[in-house]
Amino acid sequence: MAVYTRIGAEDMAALIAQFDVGTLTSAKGIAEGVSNSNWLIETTGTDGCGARFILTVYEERTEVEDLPFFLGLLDHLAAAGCPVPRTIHDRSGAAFRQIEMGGEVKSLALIEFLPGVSADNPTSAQAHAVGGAMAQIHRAAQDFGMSRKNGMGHAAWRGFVESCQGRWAEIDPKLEAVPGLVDEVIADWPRELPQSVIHADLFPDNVLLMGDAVSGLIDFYFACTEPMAYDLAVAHAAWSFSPDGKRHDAAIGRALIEGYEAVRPLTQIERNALPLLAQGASLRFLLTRAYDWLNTPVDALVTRKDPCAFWNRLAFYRENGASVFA
Ligand SMILES: Nc1ncnc2c1ncn2[C@@H]1O[C@H](COP(=O)(O)OP(=O)(O)OP(=O)(O)O)[C@@H](O)[C@H]1O
Ligand SMILES: N[C@@H](CCO)C(=O)O
Repeated sequence: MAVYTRIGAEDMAALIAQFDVGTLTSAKGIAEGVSNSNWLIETTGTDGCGARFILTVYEERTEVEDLPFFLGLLDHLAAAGCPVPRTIHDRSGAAFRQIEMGGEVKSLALIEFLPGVSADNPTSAQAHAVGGAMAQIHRAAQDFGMSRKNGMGHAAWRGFVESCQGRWAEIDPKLEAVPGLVDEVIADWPRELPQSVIHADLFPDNVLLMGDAVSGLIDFYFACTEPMAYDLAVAHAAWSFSPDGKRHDAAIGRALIEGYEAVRPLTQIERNALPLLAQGASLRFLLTRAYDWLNTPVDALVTRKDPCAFWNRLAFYRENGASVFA
């Protein structure tokens, strides 16, 4: 359940009146997502025909200083024709507002609602479309004027390793090998790969689909400036395995890469780097999940995600990476 902030009906109506979107008719909290509070907002629309939006109140994990980057990126990509939601600016032209709630100042933004549903069991045709949409954002972001450091990059990995020190066995004893593997992957990390702004978390729950077509890429709150091939490696790890990471679906992985290359062909250097980047992607999600596993109370409302599902992917890429990406 992800509505951490309460907004009363009158306050919500007054808030929505700050935007030129018609009058509020309903506001429903959205259960999906864990980081921020989200509502599906319905209004009369400016033409009286009704309109839908997503209202996001940013909670602790999203830094206010990053909002101009995240929201500016959405506007830049949408203007370039990418399937991402636009930010609805308020009557003063601001992309986000700050309001006081229960003694705390919180930031919020109103975002275009996009139709579609996330795939629980993606098909190859859907993976192909997602690869293409990812390549489209990489190309379109080349002339986005802002950059952002990856908050989930190597320095963060080392921080997670340190904070899990001595506690791996509480999750699974085999994870005691993780610190050594982090050192290995960082030491071999390729330095000269072409960069752009990447999504960095393009899992199936962050893609809206209508049939086989991508209708929306959402949740850009990990977006950062990194090698484009790393984004593809993240998506490969996220899309082409069973949720527990035990079964790899080679056809889905191939379709994702083929869809990507139909829009932006990889260089040979990028292709050669994929086996290592995919190990890095597996470590990134293993580490954040391990940290959350050890630091989320068992009775919390948020369901903890299994770190071992990414240990299984890591083991797969270490053994088969060269042939999978050949
Ligand atoms: N622009 C949009 N159009 C339609 N639905 C959306 C849009 N943005 C978000 N949603 C819906 O809201 C849900 C939660 O959004 P989102 O994943 O961004 O939340 P979050 O708490 O920031 O995410 P997470 O915890 O996964 O990082 C999505 O699963 C989707 O159903
Ligand atoms: N997509 C991530 C959560 C958000 O970073 C995971 O499945 O672990």
